[in-house]
Amino acid sequence: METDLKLESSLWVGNKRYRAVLTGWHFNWTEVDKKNRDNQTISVPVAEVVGVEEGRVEILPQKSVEDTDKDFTVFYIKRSSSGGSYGLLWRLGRTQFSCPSRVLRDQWTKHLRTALKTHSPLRPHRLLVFINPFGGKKKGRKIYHSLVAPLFELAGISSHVIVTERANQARDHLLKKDLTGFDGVVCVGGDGMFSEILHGLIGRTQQEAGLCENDPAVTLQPCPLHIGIIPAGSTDCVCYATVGVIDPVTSALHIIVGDSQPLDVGSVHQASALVHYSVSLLGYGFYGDVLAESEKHRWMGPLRYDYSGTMVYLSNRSYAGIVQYLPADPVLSSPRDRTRCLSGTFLNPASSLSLSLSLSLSLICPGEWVTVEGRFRCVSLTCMSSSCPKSPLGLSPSAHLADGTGDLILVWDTHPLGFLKFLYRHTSTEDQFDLPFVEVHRVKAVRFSLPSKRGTGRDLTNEQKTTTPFLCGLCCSKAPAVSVWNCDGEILPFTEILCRIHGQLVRLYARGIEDGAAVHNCSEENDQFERTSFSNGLA
Ligand SMILES: Nc1ncnc2c1ncn2[C@@H]1O[C@H](COP(=O)(O)OP(=O)(O)OP(=O)(O)O)[C@@H](O)[C@H]1O
Ligand SMILES: CCCCCCCCCCCCC/C=C/[C@@H](O)[C@H](CO)NC(C)=O
Ligand SMILES: [Ca+2]
Repeated sequence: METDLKLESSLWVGNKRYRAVLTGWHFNWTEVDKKNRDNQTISVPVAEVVGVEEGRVEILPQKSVEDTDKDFTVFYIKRSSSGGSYGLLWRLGRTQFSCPSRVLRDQWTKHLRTALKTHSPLRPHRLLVFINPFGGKKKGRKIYHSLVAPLFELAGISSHVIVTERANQARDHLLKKDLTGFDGVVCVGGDGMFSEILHGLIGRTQQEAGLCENDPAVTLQPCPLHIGIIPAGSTDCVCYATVGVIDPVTSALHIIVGDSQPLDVGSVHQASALVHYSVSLLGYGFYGDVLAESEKHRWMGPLRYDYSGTMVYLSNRSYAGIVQYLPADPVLSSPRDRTRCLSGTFLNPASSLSLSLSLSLSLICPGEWVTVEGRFRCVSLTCMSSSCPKSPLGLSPSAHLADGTGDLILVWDTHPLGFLKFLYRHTSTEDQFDLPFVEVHRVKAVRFSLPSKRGTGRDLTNEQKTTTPFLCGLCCSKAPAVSVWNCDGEILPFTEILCRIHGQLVRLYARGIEDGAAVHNCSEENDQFERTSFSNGLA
């Protein structure tokens, strides 16, 4: 029986008979068996079907095809909990169906493929892939070719793959080369590689729109191409904060189904020039020092961040500075409202028009900006939560990926143990902002400058104002007067900067962190089906 995209018939999985129904949005199959009194149905949203193949097909670990003319195989997304992480792991589910006739088999494959096209319009057909062969544990090529490429092939995605030979090759390619025909750009690497893609795509889009990136008051054009991240770096913070797990297969599947997650981006300026874009961390003081220190110990690999974090903590530094910020509308949201930016929860981005206006107005009427001055352990700005395995809730747990604002975290100078408490709270669910020396503000723009004379402090004694190391012998060199800015893992060559947040400037192939509880049933159904399949020796 068949109407439009609807199709219904009996199908066999092994020696069990199922009633299968394609309704357009869902593909369901229910065992026709007296024992299945609860009528348990396996339901796969059409949008989560990865591919449909004739015959009895297997993809992983190797492709094998048994070309029988009454069978077809459906590949789809299966969720499982990820253990330590907040998000869910996605895996490739597979079911091999048998039909009573070849005609019916062809009807099923045709209908399923048509439903896929109709209900997943954002699926990419052609991707430009950049692999950094030196990122992280240097496994980028292997990760792509063994785990990702077979999935892209199954989903009918053609990819043009470039293994980079130098830093900034991907950025330069995106700025200059022909990108016609590509739906998206995928980077296989870490946050540094993502940043290259970000700069290339934003720059290219503004060039083509005739917009000047240097002017912080200009409303930038959102990028038309999506970005996919296959995590293969030492730090994969952007992937973690937008997908919820660091897992190449999960990320590849998000790309295949054409997920679309807008992302806020900060543009960092010095005088009248663009210096860098930032999504995860623009940090002065502690995070800048950790990055600068870690660069000296690259040979340690990812461990260099732990080592440098300890050394910088022990050096007990704070820095004088003037921070000015343009607050976001407090009625819309607050960084302490204890909400979490989960998949499917959208906040409207702050209006770009009103932001441009306030930036321009601020030149003549600086009243809207709030100014604070003193000594800081760190000044951090993040456009999103910046959750990562070390800090599963992130630098700012209630920050939103695409609301057009950033969270400014000011940690005033304090005792070493107080600062340790602040750092430690990043690793737990305890509120890191509930400390007397910490402030957090939801903002649209931030300015940082150095005070004309050093030594300003806020409620600190003269003794506290000194920045000598509290553990002698480890780090007794004289503390520097200024720190550096860590901008998404790059050291900026300027201290006095302005950062403006641009709402939803780029889109990732991601959907934000899925609420495990909300999709639990689907997972259970799949598990139940897996058990059925195993008992038939099929899976
Ligand atoms: N072929 C290459 N040779 C050297 N550097 C490269 C190459 N391709 C990309 N890069 C640069 O390597 C830097 C780090 O890459 P990536 O983020 O993938 O790995 P990572 O190990 O997480 O990095 P990090 O060392 O910053 O933690 C990026 O900034 C990128 O510009
Ligand atoms: C006593 C325990 C201390 C633990 C402190 C944990 C704090 C973790 C906070 C991590 C925030 C990460 C923000 C993201 C930064 C990235 O942009 C950047 C580039 O990858 N990474 C780094 C390390 O600079
Ligand atoms: Ca944001």
